[in-house]
Amino acid sequence: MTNPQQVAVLGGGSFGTAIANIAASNGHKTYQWMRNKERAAKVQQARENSEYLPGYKLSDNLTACADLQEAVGSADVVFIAIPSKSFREVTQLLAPILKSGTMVISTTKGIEPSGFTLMSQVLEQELNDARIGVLSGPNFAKEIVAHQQTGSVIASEDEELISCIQELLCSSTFRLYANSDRYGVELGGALKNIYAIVTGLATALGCGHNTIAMLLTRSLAEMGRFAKHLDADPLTFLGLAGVGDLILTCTSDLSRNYRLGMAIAQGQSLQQAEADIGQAVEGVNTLRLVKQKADELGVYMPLASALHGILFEDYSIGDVADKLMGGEQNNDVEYSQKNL
Ligand SMILES: NC(=O)c1ccc[n+]([C@@H]2O[C@H](COP(=O)([O-])OP(=O)(O)OC[C@H]3O[C@@H](n4cnc5c(N)ncnc54)[C@H](O)[C@@H]3O)[C@@H](O)[C@H]2O)c1
Ligand SMILES: O=P(O)(O)OC[C@H](O)CO
Repeated sequence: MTNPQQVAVLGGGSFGTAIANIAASNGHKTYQWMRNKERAAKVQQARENSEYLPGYKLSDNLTACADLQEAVGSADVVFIAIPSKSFREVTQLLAPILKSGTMVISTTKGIEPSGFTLMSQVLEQELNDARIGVLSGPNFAKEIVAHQQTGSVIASEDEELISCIQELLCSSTFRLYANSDRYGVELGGALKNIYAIVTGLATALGCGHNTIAMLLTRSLAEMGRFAKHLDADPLTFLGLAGVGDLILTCTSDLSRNYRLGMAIAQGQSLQQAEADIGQAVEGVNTLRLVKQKADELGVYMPLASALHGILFEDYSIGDVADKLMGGEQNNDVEYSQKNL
């Protein structure tokens, strides 16, 4: 199938809107499903998602609706842009109405606590007959709808699915790169959120460019080391869905994870910072799970441990920074195949 007749996007927030609008602008009949009926009607009527992406007109081919059957019943391709904490619940609603052989693509960058499960693994567990992929990369929703040139990654073992999604979404401002390492692409997208919080925090404290460059590079090393312990391929992190997304979210206050780090440095509580941002901040939960997993597997992750200390163990930021810079050097080796 190279030319899908109907596309569905689940999620009425920032990224759901951005992806639905690309598919619709490319001429595909696209349904964007959101759980709130009034909000769906408002988006449909105003041709704008004024709560999440105000000021951007949406394509006429996009239908916003709150009826899952209407959105998904005839869809050939379904994208899911629902925060990880509700991802399984929505997938379970989807399961009984999905056509056999439908392509289902997760765009969610998070991890489920039970079993350290990534979202495409949730899809595997819940959907019997779907073809599964992951879309991930340095992709702020706001810049996508503003038609800034953007690159992303479509990852799947299914080559036909990759070609279909490339054709479906590619435009003069959106380009999709193929990757067969679905797990690595998905893991990179989840892990980078931890380090966006770290650099947001460091930037708000006044750290200079030297410090940010060190943090970014050591974050990548830490991500690679963690991947290797999970038998994933750390080389995948050298692509758009790894280092690309790490650079993006660690250097811009368009990132909600980065903004959360800034708010913590400015003295806000975690709860207050999350409430003020008011949208998905996946890095907080990911940090909890990654710290637990790293401890279990004995993976050296000083930056993730330091952030965990600040957010969940009442450590002072100053003490943590001193400890990071003044600690024993015997674990501090540069990134290489041998040293990961
Ligand atoms: N915003 C971006 O730039 C961006 C880019 C790439 C990937 N992502 C990822 O996409 C995922 C979604 O992010 P977002 O930015 O769209 O978040 P968001 O907070 O902007 O929107 C989330 C949407 O999901 C809906 N939702 C939450 N629980 C639901 C449930 N149980 N049933 C139905 N709908 C529910 C919310 O009502 C909201 O409309 C996250 O994992 C994020 O990391 C976001
Ligand atoms: O706003 P954030 O921090 O969730 O980042 C959004 C995307 O993941 C950027 O690629």
